[in-house]
Amino acid sequence: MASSNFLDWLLTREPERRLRLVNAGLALIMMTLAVLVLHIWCWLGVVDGVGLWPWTIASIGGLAAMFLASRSGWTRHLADPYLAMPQLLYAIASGAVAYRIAGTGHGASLLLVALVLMFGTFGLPRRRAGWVAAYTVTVFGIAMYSGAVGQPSIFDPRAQVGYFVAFVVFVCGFVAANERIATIRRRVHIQKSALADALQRIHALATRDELTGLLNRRAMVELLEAEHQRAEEMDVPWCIAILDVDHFKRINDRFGHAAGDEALRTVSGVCAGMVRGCDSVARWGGEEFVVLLREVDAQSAQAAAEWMRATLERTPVRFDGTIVDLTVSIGVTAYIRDEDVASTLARADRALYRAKSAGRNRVHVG
Ligand SMILES: Nc1nc2c(ncn2[C@@H]2O[C@H](COP(=O)(O)OP(=O)(O)OP(=O)(O)O)[C@@H](O)[C@H]2O)c(=O)[nH]1
Repeated sequence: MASSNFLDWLLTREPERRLRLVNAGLALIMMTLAVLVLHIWCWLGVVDGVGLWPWTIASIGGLAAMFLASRSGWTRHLADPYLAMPQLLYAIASGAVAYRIAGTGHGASLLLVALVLMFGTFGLPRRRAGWVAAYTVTVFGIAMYSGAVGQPSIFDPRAQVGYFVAFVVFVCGFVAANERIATIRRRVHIQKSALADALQRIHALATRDELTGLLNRRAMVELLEAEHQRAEEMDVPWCIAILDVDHFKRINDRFGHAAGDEALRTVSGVCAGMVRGCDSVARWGGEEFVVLLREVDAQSAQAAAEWMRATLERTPVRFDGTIVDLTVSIGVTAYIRDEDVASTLARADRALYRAKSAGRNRVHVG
């Protein structure tokens, strides 16, 4: 428990920040282990120990300072606030120095730098990975050259040439592998967003009416069921208004089916524009629409329906240079506790039927 509190404090609880700080922490741990190996070698007599302590302090101290700088937030205004690139370059340089001071064990430093490259360049863009590779080859080339010139008995010059060539081949292969991984990641990313788009389209197809863009009947039934559930649990009122275009068949017959479609789009646009953000409008089928009015009583729902009816009466449908007038009849009902959605809908439907029978272009409450 105490250790998890300490880790939360050290690495924070913000997921993105924590991930970056964990990476920086791992780099520091790896460096500490490499330092430990060199000290054991020194103890075993493989390494003569010259420069070992300054290198130890510089290597661990440098990475620790960078960890603290990014953890404290000092670097948050930088383009690379977690100092990933400076840490990588620093660890590689430190590896090159280790190569030079590791005596007869210097070959192991190449393995350690392979580890650093593997972790540090994962996901780097192609150009940057190329620069890191060139930098790595350069600093290790300098270390090999300086070893061959300064201590030829330990750094056999011919072996250093062999090491250098093998190292260049390794780094080139590494960059190529990194590029392969980057390509696969890009492909996965593209497939992931294509899948998300497809899911969004499928969702729209399943819940939207194609002609008007309103919710379809299935989506409205789900909303009504959810509202019913909420009302049962929290005792909040809600109402349904069923709206039907009067003599719609005549509009189709007189002006054509396309004009009828335009009329349906106009009605849906007006209704959707008039309801509150918390209400929902759906095309129920044909020339019928259902409005779910949340948290209102029958009186307020009737007033809203009357306002809609009057607005639609005043709104002409423009189609192909002609103006089509239309009216609507609306049946309104308030949900009664303990009844099911089908019963509420049936009462609204009966109110609509009465509005039609009474001469159309009116609102009835049932
Ligand atoms: N243009 C068009 N017409 C549709 C669509 N869906 C249904 N209709 C037509 O809507 C008409 C509905 O007619 P009816 O049910 O007789 O009702 P009405 O003519 O509106 O008469 P009342 O409802 O009694 O006022 C039919 O002619 C259907 O073909 C559609 O998507 N586009």
